[in-house]
Amino acid sequence: MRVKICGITRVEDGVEAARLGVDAVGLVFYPKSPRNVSIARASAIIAALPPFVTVVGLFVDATREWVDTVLAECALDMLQFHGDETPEFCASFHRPYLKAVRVRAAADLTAAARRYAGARAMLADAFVEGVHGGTGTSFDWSLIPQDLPLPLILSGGLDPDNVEEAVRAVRPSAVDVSSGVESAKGIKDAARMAAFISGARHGSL
Ligand SMILES: O=C(O)c1ccccc1N[C@@H]1O[C@H](COP(=O)(O)O)[C@@H](O)[C@H]1O
Repeated sequence: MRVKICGITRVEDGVEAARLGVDAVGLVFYPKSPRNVSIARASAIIAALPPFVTVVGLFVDATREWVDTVLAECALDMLQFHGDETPEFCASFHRPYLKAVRVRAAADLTAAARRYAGARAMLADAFVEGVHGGTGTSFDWSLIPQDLPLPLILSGGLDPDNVEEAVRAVRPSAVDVSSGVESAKGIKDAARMAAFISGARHGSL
């Protein structure tokens, strides 16, 4: 079971997540998010990470120029798109990408997996009106189809208390969490990160 911790805003949180064995960290380049990081902050976090931790850059309806600028300055391994980006836009940076879908019905993921066939995985998140993600809200996991043509990353309101059950129920390729391992917006809690990673791995046994 792969685990991504998203919305890292402090060097020490990135280092701790890596020490705890996380597979990927997410950096939010979306000014409306409380977890938004500057290029300078992102570069400092990336520089402090050990090898083999995947760095994912998260964008919401960003301009091409902004994504290109971040890519030129920050060593991102993967992109994560949370807005209304087209498949062509997502693919045009020639990096592996994840496409987030805010799930309201089973058909949402099926349709998105067909539309974004070039994505590395679909990321299933909760639908909250007017907010693109990072809400700490979960959704009905039974809406996730069993036969998706792309790997599934489960997110949305996961936390140390529900991740083991979520992994057992959904059997995703990976889980992604932001709010559920925080002590305050953008501030990760080491004990919660450890419990989350442990729960995710137990659930997959
Ligand atoms: O983390 C954010 O602030 C954020 C902002 C805009 C879009 C997505 C965002 N985060 C992603 O949202 C999901 C769910 O987060 P949570 O665990 O429910 O807080 C997750 O994939 C984050 O990467």
